[in-house]
Parts: sequence; structure tokens; C-alpha cells
Amino acid sequence: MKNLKDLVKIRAEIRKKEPLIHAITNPIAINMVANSILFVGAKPICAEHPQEMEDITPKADALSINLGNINQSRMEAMDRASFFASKKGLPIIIDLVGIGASRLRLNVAKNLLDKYKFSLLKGNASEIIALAKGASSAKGVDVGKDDEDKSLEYVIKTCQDLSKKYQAAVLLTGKIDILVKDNKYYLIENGCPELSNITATGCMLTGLISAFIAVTDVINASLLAMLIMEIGAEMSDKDKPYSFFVDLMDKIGTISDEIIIDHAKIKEGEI
Ligand SMILES: Nc1ncnc2c1ncn2[C@@H]1O[C@H](COP(=O)(O)OP(=O)(O)O)[C@@H](O)[C@H]1O
Ligand SMILES: Cc1ncsc1CCOP(=O)(O)O
Repeated sequence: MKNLKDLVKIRAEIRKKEPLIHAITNPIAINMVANSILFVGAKPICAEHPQEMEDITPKADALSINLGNINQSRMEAMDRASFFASKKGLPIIIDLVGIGASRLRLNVAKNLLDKYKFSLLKGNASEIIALAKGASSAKGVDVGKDDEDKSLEYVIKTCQDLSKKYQAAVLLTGKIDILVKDNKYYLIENGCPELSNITATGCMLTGLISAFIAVTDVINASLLAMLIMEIGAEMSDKDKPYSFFVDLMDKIGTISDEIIIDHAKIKEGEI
């Protein structure tokens, strides 16, 4: 079983080290992502001009790329940033936003995954299924009903196949989050349905993981980021959608270690 007391200690570590996180994300999410990274104690830089990747990426401590709202310039920037991050041996994570809805994004994702080594591939069930099987029931950037209803066994196996293929951890988010690496899996049953009523909460989670992965391994970084975000959401005022959003942002910076430890719902298993 994960030692939660050790897991939350990573929060002090990140505040001490203040790692620099290069996050190439989409314009819908950019402010939320940058603030989430800041609120847990790291420093974001969201540079995205292809010609400055050579200067920016190698000075960072981790790279995250997000395929949401892709355009030509960000496509080039993501490739170049992944190149310079790989050269430096930095952890790289990819959020597969919308690859179930767009062949362009699916091809960009496959190309990047073939060329570079990623620490984590992340998406909702439709995005993970699109990458593994080539098609999905995605509803734009959201999960489609057919994919959402797939059995736990099916989605765990799909994540495991991708984990083996790309030698990376795989995180499938939703009501139950599934984190898989090789033969091991974690189920995280925190969060609340209201998280789907705010745009870009998945992108925010990616931002948080990219902050923690600069100071710890991919499993600890992913688990801690999910607990902060999802228990933070459980503790937030859900009366009005925008107040919920503001409260959630505050909770990301202020939620206590004790609340995280008391409310964490993590199960572990072997495949
Ligand atoms: N029904 C739900 N119950 C609890 N948490 C949820 C639910 N749906 C989504 N979440 C949480 O919301 C966050 C974003 O997940 P998701 O909506 O799957 O991503 P995306 O925005 O990329 O589609 C994750 O932390 C996830 O655990
Ligand atoms: C609405 C939208 N359109 C392109 S990216 C984006 C935000 C998607 O964010 P998330 O995948 O976290 O829901």
C-alpha cells in the first residue's frame, strides 16, 4: 500500500526546489494550468513559439504537452520541445486531448510517441481507447458514452497494452481514475461529477502532474496530483459552477496534508 504520509511530503520538497515547468497547453486551459503549477510551488513557463524551444526547454525540469486546440505552430513547438527535453533526459508527459475526435491529433500523438520517450500518457477513456484501437466514441474533447461504460477489466487491459507498447505509465481519468505501469495498477476513486462541468480540469491535472514529476517519480507525481485536485474538488462549494471553479483553484494551493491523507481512496492491484 502507498504510504500517504510520505506521498504528501513531496509538497514540501516542491516548494523548496521551485522547479521550472515547461507546459505547452491549449489557450482554453493555459491560465488554469499556469496557476495550478504556481499554487503547488513550482514555476510555469508556457512558451510555444517553435524557435524558442531550444532556449526554453533545456532549462526546465519537466515538460508537458497537451494536444487540445492544436495548431501548426504548437505542433512544431511540441515536436521541438520533446526533442530538446529528450536530449536533456527530462520527464515528458502528454495529454491526449481530443485525439478521439480528430485524426490529425491522433496522428500527431502517434508520431510523437514513436519518436520520443514519454513518462506518462494521459487521457479520458475515449482518448486512451482511440490511441489503443484507432477509434472511439469521443464527444469532442469529452468521453463518449460507449467508452465510459466499458468494463474496468477492459480499460485496465487497454492501459496496460499502451504502457507496454510505449514503455510509459498510462493514466485514464474519469469517475474512477486508472493509473497503470507495467503489471501494476492503481484505482483512484476521489473527485466529483461537477469536475466535468468546468472546462479543462483534465488539462489542469496534467499541469499538476508535470509540476510534481520534476521532483518525484511518475506514479507518485500522478497520485499526489490527483489527490490534491480531486479531494480539493470534494471539499469545494458546489452551489454555483463558477464559485466551484474559484473554490477549487484555492483548494489546490491550500488543502492540508491531513485532509488529503484522511480522504484518499486509492486501491492497488497487479494485472
Ligand atoms: N464522474 C466523476 N466523478 C469523480 N471525478 C470525476 C468524474 N468525472 C471526471 N472526474 C475527475 O475530473 C478530472 C478530469 O477528468 P476527465 O473529465 O476525465 O478529463 P478530461 O477533462 O480530459 O476529459 C479528473 O481528476 C477526474 O478524476
Ligand atoms: C474545450 C476545449 N477545446 C479544445 S481543448 C479544450 C479544453 C479541454 O480540456 P479537458 O480535456 O481538460 O476537458
